[in-house]
Amino acid sequence: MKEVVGLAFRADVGVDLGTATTLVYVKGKGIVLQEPSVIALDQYTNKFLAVGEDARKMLGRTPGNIVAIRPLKDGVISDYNITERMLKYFIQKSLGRMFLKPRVIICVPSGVTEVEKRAVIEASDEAGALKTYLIEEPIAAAIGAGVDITEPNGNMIVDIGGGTTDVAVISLGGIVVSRSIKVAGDECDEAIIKYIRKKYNMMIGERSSEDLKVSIGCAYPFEEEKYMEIKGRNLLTGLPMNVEVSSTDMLEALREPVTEIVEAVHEVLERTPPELAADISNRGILMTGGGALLKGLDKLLNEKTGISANLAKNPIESVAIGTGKSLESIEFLEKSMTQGDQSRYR
Ligand SMILES: Nc1ncnc2c1ncn2[C@@H]1O[C@H](COP(=O)(O)OP(=O)(O)OP(=O)(O)O)[C@@H](O)[C@H]1O
Repeated sequence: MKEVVGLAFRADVGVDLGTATTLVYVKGKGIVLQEPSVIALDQYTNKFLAVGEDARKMLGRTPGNIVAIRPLKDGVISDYNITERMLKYFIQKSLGRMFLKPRVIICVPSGVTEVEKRAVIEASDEAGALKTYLIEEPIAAAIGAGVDITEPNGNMIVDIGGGTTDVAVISLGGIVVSRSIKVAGDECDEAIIKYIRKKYNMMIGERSSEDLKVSIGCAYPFEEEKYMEIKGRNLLTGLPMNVEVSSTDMLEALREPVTEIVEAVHEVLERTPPELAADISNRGILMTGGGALLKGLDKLLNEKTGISANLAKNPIESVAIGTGKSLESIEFLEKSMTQGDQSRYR
């Protein structure tokens, strides 16, 4: 519900403050912003030059005085001031000028420390929030993917973002078992850079590596080999060069990070109480997050666990949609917080 105060509006906002992408959900409107979590800054004047997509285009292409920064790493804030400024920009862009301080729900990976949680709350408060609540990413992802988390049924969510993979078993609205690892889409990009450097003596940038991953990257062999030509710098001559990379190269390159993700799923399954494990076996594993779009990951998970793995309908938006839906219960959250129930939120 939007509260009208004079000519200004009080809005409630849900933010998926991701390592790779930030999404903003405004109550009553849905997702209104989806931008890369990147800002470009003039180092001498400390002035913002670009934020979001415009700044992402500058990654790896900036002259000496300009830096393009991703202020979140591995799912948590690594540069506090920049995060605060970026968040402020995204919230203002989402709400327009005529807004009063919004109530904000932000999601965080399930394994974050109290200090990391505090940093998110402070950045959001400084960015103009009236009050900030936190929600754990797997809970938000499950709600966003349409799971009724209040049922006494076990659901397994594997949320693979840019910086973190959160594996969680949820039942009766809470997390029963979980594991958060700092291996996700970004690690896959780094693994590709390393592989291309070793095999082809060629240096490629972050963006080319992500392009390779999205286009021909796979966790399970394709029926038909795929190829992509990629440009980089020859490490021996220092000159530009082109190489044709295959999907088998990608399979090799991604073996390590993908194995770590599968092992995290295994480990959570081993710790899951038998009744809930039986539910998961019947319902399957639900995959969310952009990293879950890696081709063949569902097949691999199915092969390694014996449980079917299914991609959510909107994998990249699930967390933001879930965060947004939880805005519906913000009044309840406020009440429950004063009652001291701060285990799931904040
Ligand atoms: N089609 C695709 N195939 C493989 N990976 C993809 C695809 N589309 C996006 N990704 C990857 O998904 C990742 C970003 O996912 P997402 O937006 O869910 O993460 P995030 O919420 O920003 O990160 P985190 O939750 O770790 O903070 C990036 O590493 C991106 O390269």
